[in-house]
Amino acid sequence: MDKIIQAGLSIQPSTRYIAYGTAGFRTLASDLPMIFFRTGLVALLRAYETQKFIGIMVTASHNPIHDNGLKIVDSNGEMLPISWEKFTEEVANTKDLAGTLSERWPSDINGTVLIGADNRPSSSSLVDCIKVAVAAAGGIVHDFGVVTTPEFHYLVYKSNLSGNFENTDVYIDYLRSKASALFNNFPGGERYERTLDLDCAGGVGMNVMQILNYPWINLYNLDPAYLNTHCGAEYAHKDRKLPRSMPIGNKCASFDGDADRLVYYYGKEDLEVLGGERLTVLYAAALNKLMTQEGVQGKITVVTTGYSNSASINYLKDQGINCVIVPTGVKYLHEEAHKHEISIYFESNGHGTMLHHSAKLEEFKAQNAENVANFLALANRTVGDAAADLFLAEASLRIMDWSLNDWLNVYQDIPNLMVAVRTPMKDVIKNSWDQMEILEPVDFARNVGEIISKYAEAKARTLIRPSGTEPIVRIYVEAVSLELCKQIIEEISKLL
Ligand SMILES: CC(=O)N[C@H]1[C@@H](OP(=O)(O)O)O[C@H](CO)[C@@H](O)[C@@H]1O
Repeated sequence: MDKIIQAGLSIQPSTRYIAYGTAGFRTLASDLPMIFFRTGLVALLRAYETQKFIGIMVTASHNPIHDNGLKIVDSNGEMLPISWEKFTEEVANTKDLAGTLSERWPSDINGTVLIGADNRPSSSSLVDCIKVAVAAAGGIVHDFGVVTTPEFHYLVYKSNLSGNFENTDVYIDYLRSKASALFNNFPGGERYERTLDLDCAGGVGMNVMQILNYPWINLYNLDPAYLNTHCGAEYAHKDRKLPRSMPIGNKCASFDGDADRLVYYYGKEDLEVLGGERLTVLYAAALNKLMTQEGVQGKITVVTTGYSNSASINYLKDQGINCVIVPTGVKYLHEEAHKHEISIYFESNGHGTMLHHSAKLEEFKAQNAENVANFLALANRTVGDAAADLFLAEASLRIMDWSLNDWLNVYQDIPNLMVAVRTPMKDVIKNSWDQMEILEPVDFARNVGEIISKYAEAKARTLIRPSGTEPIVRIYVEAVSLELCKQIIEEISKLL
């Protein structure tokens, strides 16, 4: 322990308490060196306790370029169990590191920590902070270098399966082989639009797409200097503006900076974004069609959050599909999705994937349902994956023979608006578990309730919660018109 404390003296301390939020630690890169050093120790401890490789992904996803962050990736390639988050946060922020670790820290600590990072300029010096910690503790580090978040999750999973450090080829081969199997069987008909303009957000997803090199996908925003700046999935989804340098007219899609989110749109000024809700509906339609064609049965469950447009939930329910609402953050969606034999989970912002029980896949294979099996196997089962989702979406559009317009016309969105408000209320607002209700402050909840009931006939609904990744409160409103959404947001903002 002395050696660790000594090594920590060379690391710049954080200036404030930093929480393990919706998606790990995420803030200004300059505030993170000590958080990285200490998270390295937690990952090593988890590696020791599980006797498996544990990963740390260095990324701030869709955040601006000056931010950074990290998340611990568990040995199965999935997210760190929620039960470990509190301890991680304590270790990262404690004033007494030796004291906080002492109860759990074994004298014979050993283990291997795998590291991956997106292409932010601050990543390599922060990775060094993890390396200093793990080395001082006597552990081993294997650095995968610059990778996408889903690529890293997949590599952690595969490395633990084989007991060796796998390389990127494993991930590329998985994507290429599973996608080709579907693309060969489903060339698409007359309505399918055969080219795609892809906004890579200046992020690391460009590397994967350049290696895969599909001639029908044109890549844009390849300069890392523009990371998430007026481009990327978050910009398209939240600002609803055409990302920089994207051409007008064609079918387009955007990745976010670390390539775990995907949204679609036609290249035009006022975007109609097809996000997570639309991907959910598309996958469900294609999978149901394949199951009917191949004469097999499976029950699809959809898992999402309160941010999903109510029209999508109503549509899915009308199709007889069970929908479960969980809190914001894919860790909650992923956990719930595991409970169902086939599940599609997405956040509205395009972050999600599809899971299945292995026994169900074996059953489909035994029934010679080759296309159903390929469809399920193309989804990244460790985490949301923009590249895998892009190929699933394109395969689905071919299976359905849909243009983007056909996909848009499956149901009509209820008009909606989301704004971010900087307010001290961020620290006092408490929500119900599924975040659909405000519990505290009680008078704020009552006042919001009165505003919403005034517009009950206009189908008004709101979701107000403190962000877990930014110092803001998010207000989301749905109502029959955009003007009304704006008015309701204005009225609610006055309460904050
Ligand atoms: C409304 C919204 O898009 N919230 C995002 C955002 O979380 P917040 O806690 O809302 O800041 O970032 C998370 C991490 O990427 C993502 O899981 C989540 O969906």
